[in-house]
Amino acid sequence: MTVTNAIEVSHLTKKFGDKIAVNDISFNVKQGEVFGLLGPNGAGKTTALRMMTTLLKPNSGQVKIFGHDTIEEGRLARSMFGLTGQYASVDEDISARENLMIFSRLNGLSRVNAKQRTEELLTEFSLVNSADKSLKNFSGGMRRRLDLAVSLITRPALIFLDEPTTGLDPRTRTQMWETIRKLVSHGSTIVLTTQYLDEADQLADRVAVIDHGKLVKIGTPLELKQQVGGINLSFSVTEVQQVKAAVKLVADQLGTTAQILGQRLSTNLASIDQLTPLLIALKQAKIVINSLTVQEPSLDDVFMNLTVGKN
Ligand SMILES: Nc1ncnc2c1ncn2[C@@H]1O[C@H](COP(=O)(O)OP(=O)(O)OP(=O)(O)O)[C@@H](O)[C@H]1O
Repeated sequence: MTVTNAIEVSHLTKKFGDKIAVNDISFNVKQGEVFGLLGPNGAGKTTALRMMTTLLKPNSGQVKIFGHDTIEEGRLARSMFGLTGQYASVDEDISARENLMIFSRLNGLSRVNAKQRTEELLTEFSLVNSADKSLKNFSGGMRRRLDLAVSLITRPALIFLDEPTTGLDPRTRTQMWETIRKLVSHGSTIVLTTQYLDEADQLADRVAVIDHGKLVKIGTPLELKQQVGGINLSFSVTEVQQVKAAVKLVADQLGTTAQILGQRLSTNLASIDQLTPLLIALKQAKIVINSLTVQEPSLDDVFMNLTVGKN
């Protein structure tokens, strides 16, 4: 049987005392996809990730990694993924090269292989020039790159990234995104938690929105955005006496009621394909418009829509 799911999570639940941190969540992660876990602070993302990576035992439910149960076959399941947290695995007092050597040896590589893998990873993550500096002198971006490099020593097919760019400046974030994209292009499956909606939008093929321990929505960023509503179209009518005619034309063309603010009309498009016929119709009716904007909903809108008022 071919396993097409890298991860299968079913009815996963974790309680801390009376508090249900993760409440009966189920989803699958396909091989080769980037899967984002998104949610407000305290939603349960880290708890879910810790259960998926065998660091925490669920109260009930099950996680399978490439078909292997994380409880019954914990060792085997663990050998199939790399985990990158907030530099938990990296020792601060020694150099990047020494860190990679130590973790390579801990992962069972021979001295020769450990040395080779260390050099490969230093090159791959642009750390060659700083390889012998102690980590105390490393920037946040360099630490993250090293942390990721450590988790890739054994070339896992599945990588968990816990908030990979939290605290990084915009330039270093963009570099980290590039690194992650490169991993994906080599066929890795990635699960990442993030507080950044634009990060999920940039990287994730599918996103699970978690709120109060529950999975509230799952889908591609585009599907989630489409749920919030269509694309917003807004434009101004140059001649005030043509506003009424423009509203009627919008209603005829799109079947929507435009909102009017002065000479500015605002409405929703079901799809971007509706734009050209509308502009042609306006031109044919000799209605002159200006300052046209078309705006797709952002994941921010999705997030607000799904979680606001519930926290
Ligand atoms: N060890 C623990 N003991 C008691 N409560 C806990 C423990 N770990 C987490 N919680 C609680 O469970 C809930 C979910 O926490 P979790 O850390 O999974 O959220 P999160 O979505 O990762 O949040 P953040 O984005 O802030 O990291 C929170 O209310 C948290 O206080």
